[in-house]
Amino acid sequence: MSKTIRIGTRDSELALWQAHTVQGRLQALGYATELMPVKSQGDIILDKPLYELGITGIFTKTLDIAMIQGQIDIAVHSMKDVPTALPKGIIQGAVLERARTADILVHKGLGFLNGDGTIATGSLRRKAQWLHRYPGHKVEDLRGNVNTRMRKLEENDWNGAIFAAAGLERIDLLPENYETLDWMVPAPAQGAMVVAVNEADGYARKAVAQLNHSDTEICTQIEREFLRELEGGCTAPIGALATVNGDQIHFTGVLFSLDGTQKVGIEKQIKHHEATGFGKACAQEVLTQGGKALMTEIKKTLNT
Ligand SMILES: NCc1[nH]cc(CCC(=O)O)c1CC(=O)O
Repeated sequence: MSKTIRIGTRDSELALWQAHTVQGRLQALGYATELMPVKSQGDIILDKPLYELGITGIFTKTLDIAMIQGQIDIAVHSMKDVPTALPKGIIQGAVLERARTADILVHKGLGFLNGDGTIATGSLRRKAQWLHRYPGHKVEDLRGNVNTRMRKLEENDWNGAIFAAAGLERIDLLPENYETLDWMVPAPAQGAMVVAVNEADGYARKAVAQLNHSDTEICTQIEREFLRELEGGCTAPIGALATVNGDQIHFTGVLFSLDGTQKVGIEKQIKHHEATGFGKACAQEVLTQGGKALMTEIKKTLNT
């Protein structure tokens, strides 16, 4: 059987770039495809911080529903926006080879780093890590897709704003005035794209499986396992990064208090073939080393 694979995507410039990339890869393999852009709630509601909306998977939900209703066959997501538990009937069909994982600061001069300053980000993870390093600074909320956030940075008197390097690079929006934040631990799966597939669709599953990049799959699996084990359904300042180095995998995981004053971190190296369950074990170690109390405090604050 052959058919046209319908690719669901959000309609932001970054999402469309990512969907086009998957479309190109499938077409190169000989598959017929069609793009179906959909607006997600995460893109429509811009006046509230994400964590206040109280919905997990706000960027992916609309596409999940479209897939379950049979309007699309596959969906392309930034993997870090995808909840760690996928909806029933939807599976992870492929993880594409990862781009840069780093967070970057787009700035208007770096003099403020040694004094007072204000930066903008909508991410609890970025905010906590920034305040941990620069306790005297202010952090303003910043929402919207990367194009909107870049425009807001220009319109406001903030000293800078934090972005994922991968997002800006993909749509050619990376300016000259940026600094790589190599000390900041990225979001689990940052820089990776995932293709979600209807579990019942054998044709699409087989097509998409050919796009999978094994090392990226393993690393993002570890990072997301770490996240899943720590957070239990709430949004917390959690960073995780696994990298392959020969036959070894290096892992860094962190959990911060919302104000950045407290941190529990872990750094470990294992053999490539020991990756199963590793993310979970790292999370359990963080939980016993003070992470449990931190998570309780975070949940209490975010639910009020
Ligand atoms: N939450 C928004 C989002 N989701 C994925 C990316 C960038 C691409 C990626 O990390 O894969 C971004 C923008 C950003 O964090 O600056």
